[in-house]
Amino acid sequence: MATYSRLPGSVALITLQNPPVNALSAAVRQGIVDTVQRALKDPKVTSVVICGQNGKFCGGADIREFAGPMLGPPLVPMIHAIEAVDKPVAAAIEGVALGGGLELALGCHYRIAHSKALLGLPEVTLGLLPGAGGSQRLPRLIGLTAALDLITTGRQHDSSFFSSLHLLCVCSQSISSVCVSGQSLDSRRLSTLPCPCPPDVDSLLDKTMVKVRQRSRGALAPVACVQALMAAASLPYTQGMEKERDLLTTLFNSGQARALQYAFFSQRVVGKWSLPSGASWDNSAARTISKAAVIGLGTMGRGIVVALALTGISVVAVETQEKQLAEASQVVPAMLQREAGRRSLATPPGVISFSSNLQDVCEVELVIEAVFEDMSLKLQVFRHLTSVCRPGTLLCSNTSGLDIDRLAAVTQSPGLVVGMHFFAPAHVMKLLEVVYGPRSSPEAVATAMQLGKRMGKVSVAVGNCPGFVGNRMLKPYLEQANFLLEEGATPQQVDEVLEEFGFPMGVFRMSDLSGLDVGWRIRKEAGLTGPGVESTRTRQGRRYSPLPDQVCEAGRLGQKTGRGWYQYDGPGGRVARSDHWVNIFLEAYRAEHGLVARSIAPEEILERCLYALINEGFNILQDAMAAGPEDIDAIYVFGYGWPRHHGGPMFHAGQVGLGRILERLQHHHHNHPDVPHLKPSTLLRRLVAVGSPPVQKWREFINKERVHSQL
Ligand SMILES: CCCCCCCCCCCCC/C=C/C(=O)SCCNC(=O)CCNC(=O)[C@H](O)C(C)(C)COP(=O)(O)OP(=O)(O)OC[C@H]1O[C@@H](n2cnc3c(N)ncnc32)[C@H](O)[C@@H]1OP(=O)(O)O
Repeated sequence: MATYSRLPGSVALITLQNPPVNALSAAVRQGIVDTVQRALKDPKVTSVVICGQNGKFCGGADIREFAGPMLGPPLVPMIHAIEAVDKPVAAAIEGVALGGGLELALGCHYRIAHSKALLGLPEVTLGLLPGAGGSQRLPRLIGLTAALDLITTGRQHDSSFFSSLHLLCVCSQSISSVCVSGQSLDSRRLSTLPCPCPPDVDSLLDKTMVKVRQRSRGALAPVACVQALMAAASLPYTQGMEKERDLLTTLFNSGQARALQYAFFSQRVVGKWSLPSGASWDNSAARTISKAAVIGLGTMGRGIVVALALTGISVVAVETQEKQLAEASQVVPAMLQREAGRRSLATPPGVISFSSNLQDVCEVELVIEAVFEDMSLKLQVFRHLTSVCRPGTLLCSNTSGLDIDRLAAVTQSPGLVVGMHFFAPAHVMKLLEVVYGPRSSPEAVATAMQLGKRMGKVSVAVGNCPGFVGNRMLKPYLEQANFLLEEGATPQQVDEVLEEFGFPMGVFRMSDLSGLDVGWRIRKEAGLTGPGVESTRTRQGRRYSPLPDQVCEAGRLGQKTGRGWYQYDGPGGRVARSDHWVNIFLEAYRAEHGLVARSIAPEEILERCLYALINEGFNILQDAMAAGPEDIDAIYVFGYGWPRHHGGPMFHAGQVGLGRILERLQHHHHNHPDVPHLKPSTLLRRLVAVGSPPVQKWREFINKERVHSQL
């Protein structure tokens, strides 16, 4: 709703009230319409100020309403009516003015803002465009070039940025002086102004369109934003508004907008974590950490040190190998400086001390172990930590898939052990899997989750199983990719299909980047390859592809060696080029195993890779290793490059149709009965049996099924 009050004198104050961000719900829009009318009718009122309750102007249209029928006064005519009134209206912006909130402010005649307020048009991130006149008014105010950047990226900036673009009134022009000035409002109605364009406007628009298409990897909204701005640059306002409405309608009805809005909410749902034990975000107290230690200063450890230091935590960075320590103590401060600069932090607030002695962690409140991914080494470190740390210190492991409970078992306080699985580079990547073992205490989980939040991560609580959630699902995906090579595909074909779907990198380019030896080592530890293991295509009772092992045995470990599934300019090279060696190698391999290459359609490549991964997602939900589909989807969007406009693997399954996923998995499993990952999960079958409920209902369904022991 919106409240109305008369300030002493002649100013009417309208306050938007819809906690927590004063989103423009139907009730708020109705409130604005009513209170503006009231101000117009009151002869004593000569000017109007619109503000938001609790120091927040407005977070935009109410995204929750997008899922249902639109009720209440529509936004576009409401804003237009405000612009048309003959008493000056000012938007007084505190906190945020985002999306429809900023569009409302653009319909006002004046805008003033608190220096710390954040403004922007993030609609593109929700699969939409600023469809309440923003795509037409903003360029008329700040010029086409600046508007293109803001609207196609959805970037948010503070008031000083927007002051420099003349979006905000100069601060000295206080609202009361505006109101009594008696200035004509004609020049303040943005819809009546021409759109300032650079002389080479066509070339600017063409170049922007090319750049946006490249960057958006199949997302529709950024392209529609450019189209709307083309209209602003070339058409009168009313025709521009028609174009804006048409584009918005197309986007609104697209699956992408639904996916992106779902992704917005899943990011928030995962913060409200709960464990099977009943512990949850609202009943578990977190400790505030001010001193931490990181053990092991390889790539991961270095990134973790920087991530911690950036939050102002003092860090003891420990590395027992002298050479590695010397290198890290040079590299880490430079990384910190760079990252602080990128985030516009004046000086890095954290304090880092380097040490080669594990004893030096004795005063810290939390330790993150980031040594080599080797269970015996990690056990040794945990035994040592539990003897040197103060009682009550939280001990965390950055393992990417090893058993947290085994680590906990060698400590004096197993309840204080959790996994904190970062993604490389750890100071940049947004995802953190917080892994709870059967003995992890709610306090330990809450502390790790809160620490992740402080580091700006999307933290997701996951159960303790091999590979946790992300890597557990990656396994069947990688496996299918290898099988497809055996059957006739090339790495480029597989990668092209996945990149066309929207992944920034196909599976083979990604493996080359991460290093092929990572998986090789894991397979050796699992007894799947290595000396003494017979070189067959069936291992441990299931189909196995020795292809990636053989590529490693040839010394091709990916980008770092300049050769992997592709060739690069040299060790550390980034540009992947197809390699004749790989084609010859694949042919020889197929000949050796009596395999006849067949032509494989892109649909089969996509189905087998994605549906195997999705199927494992259902198994994970069934095993209660993730609390809901949103957790899995957030993990894949923030940690594995899953295209956000497809929502996440579980959301995508719902969009494709659960019945269809089940039918295709059955088909592929029938053709490959020796691949257990293709066998449809019980949960998927159960969901289809009850009519394929929408993804938002799965959590409730799973909990009910679990109570009735159907899963
Ligand atoms: C069929 C054809 C029809 C065509 C025509 C239809 C016309 C329909 C009108 C269309 C109008 C289009 C033009 C306008 C579009 C928009 O405005 S879209 C929304 C744009 N705004 C945003 O994207 C902002 C989103 N919010 C944020 O970025 C952040 O929430 C924040 C405002 C910066 C605050 O951050 P923080 O303090 O960290 O809090 P959060 O945890 O993020 O949020 C707190 C809770 O508030 C909920 N929330 C936030 N914003 C909104 C919102 N806009 N609508 C609804 N709810 C919102 C958020 O989910 C949190 O909720 P809980 O998790 O339940 O606590």
